[in-house]
Amino acid sequence: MSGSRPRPAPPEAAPPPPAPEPDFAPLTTERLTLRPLRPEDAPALHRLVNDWEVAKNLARVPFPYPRELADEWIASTRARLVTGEGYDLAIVGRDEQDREVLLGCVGLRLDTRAPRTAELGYWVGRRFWGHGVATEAAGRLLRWGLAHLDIDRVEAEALPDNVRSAAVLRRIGFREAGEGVTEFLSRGGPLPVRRFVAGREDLPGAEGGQEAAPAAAAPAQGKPIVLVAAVALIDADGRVLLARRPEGKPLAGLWEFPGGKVHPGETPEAALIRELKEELGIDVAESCLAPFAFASHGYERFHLLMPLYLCRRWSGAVVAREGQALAWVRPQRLGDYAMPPADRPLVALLRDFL
Ligand SMILES: Nc1nc2c([nH]c(=O)n2[C@@H]2O[C@H](COP(=O)(O)OP(=O)(O)OP(=O)(O)O)[C@@H](O)[C@H]2O)c(=O)[nH]1
Repeated sequence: MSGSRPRPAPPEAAPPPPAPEPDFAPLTTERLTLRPLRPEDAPALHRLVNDWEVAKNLARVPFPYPRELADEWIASTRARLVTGEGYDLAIVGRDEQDREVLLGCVGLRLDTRAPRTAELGYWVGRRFWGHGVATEAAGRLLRWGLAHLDIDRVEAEALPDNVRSAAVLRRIGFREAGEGVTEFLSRGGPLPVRRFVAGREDLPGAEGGQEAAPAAAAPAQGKPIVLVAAVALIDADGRVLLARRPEGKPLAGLWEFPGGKVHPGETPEAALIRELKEELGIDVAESCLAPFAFASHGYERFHLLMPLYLCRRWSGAVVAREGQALAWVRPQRLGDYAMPPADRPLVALLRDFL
């Protein structure tokens, strides 16, 4: 109609708010970086995973793999990183010109049905097989997960004919735990699988082995006795300080009382005063360390003898000098923290006492 005024264009639908950036510091290994997937990884990811030799071993990957699915999947991994439900990361290496190259993906997904459990999965593009990429990447993510997430158990599975994957899992600390059946999108139906599990105690060097030697006394029944001094620091609100064993130490991820091995020629009190300065930056007088109880616990490779002191007075502010996580915990909540088996009787005594 000639006389009608042009109608203003309808306002455009507001674009969806940008998804929050995952706040995840990349993990590094000798040769690799494990970092959040980015939208621009999609073409390379699609090229690598849209390969029957790769896809046929993966339960959640269809074949052929549609190009748009790479975008959707990357967006979903970023969303899970933000909520902490899963840690699917790009495995990235460097070429001769020092440019980033996507080699595959590795992921830890928290299990919603089983408490304190996560599932590990990975794949590597066929061109990059045979160089230990999966072992290096999956081993790092496994160690990181057990040290930083609230999990004690990681599960994984492999098809019976996927001997490479079973070998990778064994190399990084998994043990076989039976069989199961899993639906494979790539194969269009359920298939039998071998199941694997790993906990902190399965990681190579879990109990420190020879590391325990410096302060070891004469062997008892073949095991050296390791003397460790520990302390329950108690603040003005009656809360107890726990420190998380950092990644790289045996049993990383468990919460424990601050302290450490007594060196040859040292008294337990002197060892504690030294450790508290080194680890937490505080000064403690020997007169402020009150003997409270002790743990005597047989680990597989050594026997732990650990006097536990109580301390309510120190000077300086408590800071995590070795990058360890710290928590001030009410005595009734100590049970919420995964601690070494040797500490369990001490926790019960502390709860009754405080
Ligand atoms: N500090 C501390 N160690 C404990 C506790 N419970 C427990 O089983 N341990 C064990 O005692 C040993 C302490 O060794 P450590 O490795 O912390 O000693 P450290 O600080 O001297 O370490 P380093 O040998 O790496 O220098 C570990 O095997 C640890 O698992 C605890 O509550 N506090």
